[in-house]
Amino acid sequence: MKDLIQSWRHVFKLDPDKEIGDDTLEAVCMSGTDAIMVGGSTGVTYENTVDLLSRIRRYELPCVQEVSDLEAVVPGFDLYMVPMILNTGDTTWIMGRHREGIERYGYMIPWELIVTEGYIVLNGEAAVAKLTGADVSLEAGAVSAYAQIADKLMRLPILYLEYSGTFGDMDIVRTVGRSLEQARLFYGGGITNAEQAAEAAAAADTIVVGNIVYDNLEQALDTVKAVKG
Ligand SMILES: CC(C)=CCC/C(C)=C/CC/C(C)=C/CC/C(C)=C/CC/C(C)=C/CC/C(C)=C/CC/C(C)=C/COP(=O)(O)OP(=O)(O)O
Ligand SMILES: O=P(O)(O)OC[C@@H](O)CO
Ligand SMILES: [Mg+2]
Repeated sequence: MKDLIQSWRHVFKLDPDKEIGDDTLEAVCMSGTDAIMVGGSTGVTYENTVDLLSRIRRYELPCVQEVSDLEAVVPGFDLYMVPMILNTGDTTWIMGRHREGIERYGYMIPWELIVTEGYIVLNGEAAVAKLTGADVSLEAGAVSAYAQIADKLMRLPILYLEYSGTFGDMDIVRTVGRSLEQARLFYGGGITNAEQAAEAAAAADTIVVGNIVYDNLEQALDTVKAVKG
């Protein structure tokens, strides 16, 4: 099941804390994207996550939960993506919540469905940067060093460059891409049109498209065509 991610080039990230109509959800799920990731950094609850999962399950594509809050973990997803924030000094977001999760769920954890993401958070304005106290003032060399910790020391399956809310520095994305041996490079942040999607997809293995779904559906759908043809 974990191998599922290896073929993903384009993923939509839907936020349970945001309203999405049935027609928009259908267009997103039938767009040809490789998967839907369900998650957000704030306002995610068990109830709004169950609701969104059950609506996405009308369609056949893979649906994974990106776990941000233990209260909102919902059984029934295809995979559980667990972020570890690499560029924070606050161990809560590296191992703290994770320790709590393992203590709480114990033998119920479906380890065969858990995929760890080494996150590097790079937009200081994003909710996730504020929440986690991420150090966003990093040069390319430092970002690449964090990426190699995830890839070569920790052997994580995913390195996620997170610019949520703004289109990132593609030179940094390319530099990180060259430094990875085995981790799959996910890029997310500020992709709002086909050109940005194509550029990001040339630099990363998988691109994640979020906010534009809620702001401009047509442009969001164009990002799929740009990557998947
Ligand atoms: C029964 C069952 C299925 C159990 C499985 C439970 C499970 C997964 C167990 C494993 C144990 C474990 C390791 C648990 C970890 C739990 C946990 C809460 C970890 C913390 C994760 C973390 C670092 C969260 C911080 C926030 C974050 C990185 C969220 C990810 C999503 C994200 C970056 C959204 C972007 O935010 P957005 O809202 O778009 O931001 P803007 O507002 O700026 O747009
Ligand atoms: O919402 P946007 O800016 O597209 O970012 C996507 C994703 O990386 C958020 O975690
Ligand atoms: Mg968002």
